[in-house]
Amino acid sequence: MAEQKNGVQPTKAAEARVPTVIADELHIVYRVYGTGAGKGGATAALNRIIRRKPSAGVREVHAVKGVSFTAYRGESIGLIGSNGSGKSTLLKAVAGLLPAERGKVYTHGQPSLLGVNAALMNDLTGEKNVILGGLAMGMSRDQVRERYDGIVDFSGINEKGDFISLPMRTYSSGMAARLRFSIAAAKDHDVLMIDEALATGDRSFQKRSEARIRELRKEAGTVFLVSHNNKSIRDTCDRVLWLERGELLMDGPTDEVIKAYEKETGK
Ligand SMILES: Nc1ncnc2c1ncn2[C@@H]1O[C@H](COP(=O)(O)OP(=O)(O)OP(=O)(O)O)[C@@H](O)[C@H]1O
Repeated sequence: MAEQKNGVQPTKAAEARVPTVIADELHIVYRVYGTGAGKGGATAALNRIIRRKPSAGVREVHAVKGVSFTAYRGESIGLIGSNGSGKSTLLKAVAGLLPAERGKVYTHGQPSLLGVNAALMNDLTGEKNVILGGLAMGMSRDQVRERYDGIVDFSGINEKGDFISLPMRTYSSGMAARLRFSIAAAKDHDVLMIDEALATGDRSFQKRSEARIRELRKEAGTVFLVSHNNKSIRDTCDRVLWLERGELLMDGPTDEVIKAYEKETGK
């Protein structure tokens, strides 16, 4: 990998490392249907199809615009930017959950996206969700059994009583986010993407999560972390991508990028 776009040249050490995610001029466009009555009859519709124009009732949101970067094994990369700048969209695209309008994403291994909305079953108990979540990530039954106590302890769900045997819908949003993170963090991931998971936990949980992220990096994975908390990013990431209006404004060492971001936003 000789050159990286956006003016960032990889160091010699980076060149020797294994690339895990490559985004090449990636564009992601959402299409929102039903934003106004589509006009005209069949002929008008046929004309739109022939001219490849979206129908009048469809709005397009160009959420990621020509983003390019290469992530390497062992890196922990923070994604920052204002609300709606495209951070979650970029992660979803890397996870293969959104199609690219233009450009490409290449990944080495299976990326796992851990979002605040990660699908756990609200009507099932925490206990059943740990088992199902573990199996869904590809662990064997024995591995899930082996790691079960560790996952529950890490989550801290049972610190104030036997909550793990209650349905997830009885959990606070922070408790649910902690359980999701704990399940995902129990496995070694090739590429683990975490969307704001740390923001919801309390301070002691955040500390545990940060330590686990450091371990995951050592275990040869790549970690992406979306956060509005610059301290979390500083504590866990060595590199930061700064997105604004879907464009990659800066890609570099954490200190440099956060400093520029704070200067720009006054935060
Ligand atoms: N499902 C969707 N359909 C249409 N537009 C969407 C959808 N999801 C996000 N968008 C739009 O895409 C753009 C980027 O959103 P995204 O959620 O990626 O931003 P973000 O940087 O993660 O924001 P935040 O910091 O608020 O979480 C925004 O303009 C948003 O309105």
